[in-house]
Amino acid sequence: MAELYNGQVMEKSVIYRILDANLDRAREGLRIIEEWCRFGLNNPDLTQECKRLRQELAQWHTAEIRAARNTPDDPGTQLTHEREEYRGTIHQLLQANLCRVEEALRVLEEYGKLEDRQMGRVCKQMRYRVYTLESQLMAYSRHQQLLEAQLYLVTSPMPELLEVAEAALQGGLKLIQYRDKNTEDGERLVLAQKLRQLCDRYGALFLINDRVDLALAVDADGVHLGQQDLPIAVAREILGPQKIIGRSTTNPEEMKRAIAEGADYVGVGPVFATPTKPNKAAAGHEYVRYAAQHCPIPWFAIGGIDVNNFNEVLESGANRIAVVRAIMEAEQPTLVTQYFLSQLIRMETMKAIQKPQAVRG
Ligand SMILES: Cc1ncc(COP(=O)(O)OP(=O)(O)O)c(N)n1
Ligand SMILES: Cc1nc(C(=O)O)sc1CCOP(=O)(O)O
Ligand SMILES: [Mg+2]
Repeated sequence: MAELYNGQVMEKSVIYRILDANLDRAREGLRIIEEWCRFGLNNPDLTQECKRLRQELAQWHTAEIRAARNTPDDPGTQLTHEREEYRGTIHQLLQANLCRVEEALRVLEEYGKLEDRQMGRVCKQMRYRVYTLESQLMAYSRHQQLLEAQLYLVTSPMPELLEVAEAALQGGLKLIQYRDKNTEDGERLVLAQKLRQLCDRYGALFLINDRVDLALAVDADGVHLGQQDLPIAVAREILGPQKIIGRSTTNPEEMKRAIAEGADYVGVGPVFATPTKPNKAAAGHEYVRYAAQHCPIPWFAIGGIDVNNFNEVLESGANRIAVVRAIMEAEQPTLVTQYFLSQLIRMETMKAIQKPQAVRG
């Protein structure tokens, strides 16, 4: 075919083929992201932004550019990467497609400029809009996941840490905090990285106790901070708006302050005295009942909760719990996790059934 063209026409047809392929690539990627924003997250703003970007790209996909398509001669259609054939989680699927859209827009910007400077400018702007979309989408997904998580495993240091965490993940756990006070930093970093990977594999959120630096180093989903740890504002400044910040609270004043300071969730406890936190007096069921009545953000009852007393905690109004020993020291962590989750779901269903329905006028 090449000899049919003089140099200039040949070059134009190549550029048009590149533009055609990347306009398709960017729009397809956006469509995949849009479907999740629409059906997975029910988020009209994010859905609308994906749709707007797709439509704006469509305006650049002229008949002339489409006419340059030559799929049978395109060697790229046969190329695939193993990772394209496997997406473990929605998070991975979204990341891969955001990356695909951003790359395609960069190509459109560079090659588009050769044809029309305005196309280069527009595609550059769009690429920045996709970066914004990415941060908003990831932050929103993370917070949705937090809202959905009812069981929170706070780990304790032990040689089988990773095995126990994985067993709990196999039972359906979706939220883990790495809590380790005495191990050396180098080892902590390695363990935190391994837990991060494990959580990614099971589509679970991963938070770090106390240490904002470690959370950043392993790209954790956030941190948990107690009353003696860094102020929330400082952690927020370091981690940015997308990450989750949790705060321990023992009474209504601490809860109100944590909310005013921008905590994404609070720990409510200790419900019972516990050897895991020996110097903290029990706040008891009264504080759990207070949280059930007044806490507007996700909250996790914590402290001394196990399979024997767990129903009492639910009866006081908790619908999320955090545990250390009940899972870390369980003989069968998968089964205990499944038991907690099934009871939490059952309780939620009962509450939904019992909730008085709005009276129709
Ligand atoms: C979910 C959750 N709630 C409370 C705590 C306790 O945090 P803190 O008071 O800072 O005590 P330490 O865990 O650091 O000893 C928690 N870690 N997680
Ligand atoms: C880490 C922690 N924080 C608490 C709080 O009330 O802030 S209670 C607690 C320990 C919870 O461990 P277990 O489930 O083994 O009792
Ligand atoms: Mg702490």
